[in-house]
This record gives sequence, C-alpha cells and structure tokens, in this order.
Amino acid sequence: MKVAWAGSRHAVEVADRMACLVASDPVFRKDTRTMLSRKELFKDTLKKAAHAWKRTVELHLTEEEANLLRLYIDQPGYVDLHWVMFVPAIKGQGTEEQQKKWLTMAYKFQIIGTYAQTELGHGSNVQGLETTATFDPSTDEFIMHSPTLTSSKWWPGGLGKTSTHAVVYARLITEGKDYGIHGFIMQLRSLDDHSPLPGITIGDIGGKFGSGAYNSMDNGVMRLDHVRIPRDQMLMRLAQVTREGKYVHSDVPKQLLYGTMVYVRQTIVADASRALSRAVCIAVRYGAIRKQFGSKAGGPETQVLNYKTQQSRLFPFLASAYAFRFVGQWLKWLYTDVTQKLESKDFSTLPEAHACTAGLKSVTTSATADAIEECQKLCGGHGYLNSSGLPELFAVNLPACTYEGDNVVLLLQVARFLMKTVSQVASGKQPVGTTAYMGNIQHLMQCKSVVNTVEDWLNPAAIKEVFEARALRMAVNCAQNISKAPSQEEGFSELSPDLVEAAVAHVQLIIVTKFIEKLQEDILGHGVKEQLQKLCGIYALHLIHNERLGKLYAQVRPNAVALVDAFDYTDHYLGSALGRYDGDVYSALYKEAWKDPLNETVVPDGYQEHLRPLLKQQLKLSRL
Ligand SMILES: CC/C=C\C/C=C\C/C=C\C/C=C\CC/C=C/C(=O)SCCNC(=O)CCNC(=O)[C@H](O)C(C)(C)COP(=O)(O)OP(=O)(O)OC[C@H]1O[C@@H](n2cnc3c(N)ncnc32)[C@H](O)[C@@H]1OP(=O)(O)O
Ligand SMILES: Cc1cc2nc3c(=O)[nH]c(=O)nc-3n(C[C@H](O)[C@H](O)[C@H](O)COP(=O)(O)OP(=O)(O)OC[C@H]3O[C@@H](n4cnc5c(N)ncnc54)[C@H](O)[C@@H]3O)c2cc1C
Repeated sequence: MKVAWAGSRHAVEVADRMACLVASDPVFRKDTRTMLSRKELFKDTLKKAAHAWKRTVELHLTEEEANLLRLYIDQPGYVDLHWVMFVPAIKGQGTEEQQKKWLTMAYKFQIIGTYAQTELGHGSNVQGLETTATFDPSTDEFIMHSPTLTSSKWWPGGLGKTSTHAVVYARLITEGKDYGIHGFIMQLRSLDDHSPLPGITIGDIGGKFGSGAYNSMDNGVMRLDHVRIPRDQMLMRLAQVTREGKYVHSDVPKQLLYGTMVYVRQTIVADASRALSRAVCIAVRYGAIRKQFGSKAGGPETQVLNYKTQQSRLFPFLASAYAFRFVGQWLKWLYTDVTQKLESKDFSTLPEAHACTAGLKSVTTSATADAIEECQKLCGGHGYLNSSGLPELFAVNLPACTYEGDNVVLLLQVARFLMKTVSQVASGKQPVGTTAYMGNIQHLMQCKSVVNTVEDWLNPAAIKEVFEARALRMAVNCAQNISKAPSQEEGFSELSPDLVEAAVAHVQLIIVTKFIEKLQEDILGHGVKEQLQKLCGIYALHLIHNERLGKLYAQVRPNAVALVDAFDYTDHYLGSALGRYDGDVYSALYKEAWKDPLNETVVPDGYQEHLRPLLKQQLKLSRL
C-alpha cells in the first residue's frame, strides 16, 4: 500500500530517506514551535532554511530530494515562495536570456525571490491591480509606482523581511496607453546589508490565525515610490516593449500570464492530500488506542474507532485522502502534458488545464480544511491540544482555501468552462478530455441508476455513470436557466450558487474517475487492490448516499490502522502525541504538557502582582 500511495518503490525509498534525515537532525526540531513568540519563530525559520540549504549542498541532493527535505521540515517560510512561485514565474514568463541571468542566481540562492501580485485592494480580480509600470524612453527604464494605498502589495510570502527580489505584477503603461497586467523582476533589498532600496517601503503584515502555523512566514506589504528598473526586467516572453516604447504581443494566449498560478494550484492538490492524510492518520491511530465505555459490565472498554458513528465520520476522510492523492498524481501528469504541448505552440488544452487545476485545488482544499477540523473533534478533548498536532495542521492548511485563488472564485471559473462546453455540445461539437462524458448527453439525461446495493458501488461502470449523469444534469440545468435570463452575464450572476454546485459535481466526477482508473492499473501486494476498491466505493458513495455505507465501513475497519501506516509518516513529520506510531499516547501527552512555558515555574509569573492581592483581599472580606 505504501507503494500505491507514493506512486513507486523509488518514491517510497527517497521519501523515507529524506524524512529520516530531517527527523534525526536536532536543528529541525518542531515540538515546541507553538510556544515560540513570533520573532523567535521567524528566526527559527531562518535557521532551518539556512541549515536545509547547507545540507542540500553538502549532500549533493537532487531536486527531488531537496524538495522532499523542505517538505518534511514542515515549516512554511520564504523558501516556499522562492522555489514554488518566483522560479516558476521566471521560467514561464521570462525569455531564454532572462532565465539564464536570473535563474542562475536563484538556483544558487544568491538572490531570494517572491511573487508579488496581490494588493491591499485586489486579490481575486487580477485585472483590477493598480500598481503601475510606466515606460520612460528617455532612460530606457520602467518607473514602478504604487499610486494609492490600495495599490500597496499585500500578502506576498517572504516579502516582509526576507526576499531580495520579486516578480512584481503591475499595469504596463507605454506611449500613454495602459496595456494591463504584466510581470517585472525587481530588486527590493540591498545584497550588502539587506536594507530596502530607495523608494521602497516594506514590512510584515502582522500575526496570522493560530499559534506557530503560518506565522513562520513573513507575508509582506510593499509600497513603491517611482522606483526605476531597466527595461529588460520586464518579463518578455509573452509581450515586449521595444527600445522606442512600442508594445508588441507575442502570438501566444494572454492567459499564459496566469501560468504560474496554474502550476502552483496543481501542487496544492498534492499538499491537500498530504495534509488530509496526516489528520486522518492521527485520528485513526488515536481511535485505535482511545477506549471509552465497556460493551458489557466489567468487560473491556471499547476502542472509539469501533463506534459506528466514529467510522461514518472518519472513513470518508480516509477514502478522500487516497482519492485526492491519486487525482493529484494524475493532475501532475496533466500539467506536464499541457506544458509540453505549449512548448510546441499547441494551446488547445490550456482551458481544460485551467479548469482542472482551479476546480481540484478548490474542492480538495475545502474538503481538507473541513476534515482536519472534524478530526480534532474525533479526537475529543486531546485533539484540541497543540500537542495533538491538529490545531497547527488546521491553521497552516486553512489559507489554502484562499491563496492561489479563493475557492468559490475558482469554482466559478470551472462553471464558466462548463457552460461553454454545454453550448458547444448543443452546436454539435464533440467535447474531449475531462468533459468527454458531456458528448453522451442523450443517454445521461435520461438513464436511471442501476445502483441498488453496497456491492453495486464497487462496480466502476455504475459509479461512473451516476457521477456523469449528476454532473451533466446539473450543468445542463444551469445552462437552460441562464438562457432564460435577460443577459448571459445576469443569468450567470443570478445562478452562481447553482453554478458552484455544478462545478463541484464535475470536479467530484474527475476525482472518482481517476480513482477508478488507478484501480485498473497493475497494483501489487496481497489485498491492496481490494482495500482500494472499498475506499473508492466509500469516497463515491459518501458524496451521494450516506445510508448504505455501514457495510463498507465494517470491511475497512480491520485494516484502518494499516491504511494510515501506508502514508509512511515519521513521528517527527506527523508531530502529534495522539498519532504516534507506537501508540504510547498518554505518556507522550503527559510529557508534552511539561514543555509548556507556563510550567517553567511552579508558581506563575503574575502571582505576586495580581493573584495574591486578589486572594488576600477576598480572604479579608470573608473575615469581616
Ligand atoms: C511546509 C509548508 C507547509 C504548508 C504550505 C503548504 C503548501 C505550500 C505550497 C504552495 C503554496 C505556497 C504558498 C502560497 C502562496 C500563495 C500565493 C498566492 O496566492 S499568489 C496570488 C494568487 N492569486 C490568485 O490566484 C488570483 C485569483 N484570480 C484569478 O486567477 C483571475 O483573476 C480570475 C481567473 C479569477 C479572473 O481572471 P480575469 O482575467 O479577470 O477574468 P476572466 O474570468 O474574464 O478570464 C479571462 C479568460 O482567461 C481564462 N483564464 C483565467 N485564468 C486562467 C489561467 N490561470 N489559465 C488559463 N486561462 C485562464 C478564463 O477562463 C477566461 O477564458 P475565456 O475568455 O472564458 O476563454
Ligand atoms: C496565507 C496567504 C498567503 C498568500 N500569499 C500570497 C503571495 O505569496 N503572493 C500574492 O500575490 N498573494 C498572496 N496571497 C493572497 C491571495 O492570493 C488572495 O488573498 C486570494 O487570491 C483571494 O483574494 P482576496 O483576498 O482579494 O479575496 P476577495 O476576492 O476579496 O474575496 C472575499 C470574498 O469575496 C468573494 N468573491 C470575490 N469575488 C467574487 C466573485 N466574482 N463572485 C463571487 N464571490 C466573490 C470570495 O469568495 C470571498 O468569499 C496570500 C493569501 C494568504 C491568505
């Protein structure tokens, strides 16, 4: 099962090696992270990032190994933005010459970069950004400027205190005309003493949700006051400004400007499955250890995992973790395929790639955030302790519902794609890829489900047809209702809640389909495929019909702990007293409690000042 989860034997081996490297290095300790002040936490992040880089160089780690090392350190920081957004933005939007110049420095960490798109006034509406980049032909430079308070860059990770450079998104103005949003490389801080360059005001935007968690990241604010940069720092793969100031657009779709977001959304699906699997691992292992009430008077107490209510709340998350993992692996393949096509100037699959990455990012991160919260409840009181690992896991993953595109805004993008596809089908065009099922409209609009029993849900053809019919009927229903509205735009706006539901149904169909396709592969190991078939059934059925699931849960229960062991997480990475591999939960909880700064003294600070006078006062009053 470990191989099925990881994707290959090689993936299991390299992940194990990197996880152990991190777990065995004292610099990467994280058990007291939630007790650090913001300043201490930030400094700890700087230390860990520098140490990780030192180890990467010393051990000559490959890119794959270095990425895993960063993942297992498990502490958001400026390096995430550098590798996940700054480098990909230059790769996707820079010319070969620009890539050579900037990536050479970025790969050696001679510069640290971030992705500065969002502003105080606009995040979702990228076309509404206000920062300007005005070309000055007299000096061959762009003047980068924040004309209003709301144009302040706001949120970019690593911007606050660390980044030396950024890809900054701004409105390109040349020859008096506004050509809309483009990317520019800017140096922000001195490479000698790290002070901001003239004209740049820069800082951290302040503490965020939860203790520890995303507070290790210095999300930043930046204002630009007529800062000049050379013309060749405009990213010029998609469009150029000539020496004379002429704007020239390449013959590529302008949406490629959004390419970095497509790339990152795809990686976020993998992150979501990992976060969900960690929460499920904690809740399942703890559920096997925690006992409450006896079945008979004097008999042994019951493991809480054996309660049917516990199973019906938890096993759909277990199934979802596997479902998201497999769809994430497929999405990575899709992204690679689209990128290769783009390189040979085939842009035909770009809209589908956008819809798939946007939709899957949205559905998987929303489900993951909800599930982590529920796992806290599934662990009872102990789940609410920081030492359970769940509060921090929740706080770190909650913003994934917002960053890289608000989840509702992204589902509306999927809905827009679906409405276009429905209208193309109506005019006789055969849809392809993940919308190919819409071509089967006559049948799917009328067919009746052949699913009657739990066993029917293990029949892939039956499952797929149910999900196809549901997604298609919801999309067609929306399209019909939009066509009755005074205008397309008004109809879309009025029906947006229904459109979001239709988009979710389409995305869930993709997830179910990719799970089924995974089951058609050669899967080694005794009983592994059978367990995955049950999980696929649970994932599909829990979205449609909760009542019939009890039988499947009972079949999964004997292997529940093994199914989470297959995630192959070290105790260090899981970071949970409740989810420990050895099950020694109570000693761990007890030991963790004594690490809290409040326990440094037996009598707390503040006793003499506040508590003692109060108690004495009350004592005096009672004696009167
Ligand atoms: C150890 C670490 C632990 C935990 C951390 C875990 C993981 C960390 C990993 C990664 C993440 C790291 C850090 C997070 C950092 C976060 C960064 C950010 O948030 S960056 C900012 C991201 N911002 C957004 O996503 C903004 C969202 N808005 C948009 O994308 C667009 O504006 C929107 C699509 C909503 C609207 O675009 P617009 O042009 O205004 O409108 P329109 O709808 O008309 O679209 C026009 C046309 O273009 C098509 N299209 C839109 N987007 C894309 C795209 N990306 N690709 C291709 N095509 C696109 C759209 O469909 C339409 O097409 P048609 O005209 O209909 O054909
Ligand atoms: C932790 C974190 C890290 C981030 N890192 C970065 C970074 O590194 N670089 C960067 O540039 N940005 C970053 N961001 C910013 C992030 O990309 C934006 O916050 C995100 O795109 C959402 O935009 P917004 O904040 O403007 O939300 P808004 O668009 O203001 O959303 C507010 C509400 O309005 C709703 N809404 C908005 N538009 C519509 C619509 N058309 N129809 C229906 N409902 C709508 C949304 O659903 C939401 O409920 C980060 C954000 C966070 C939280």
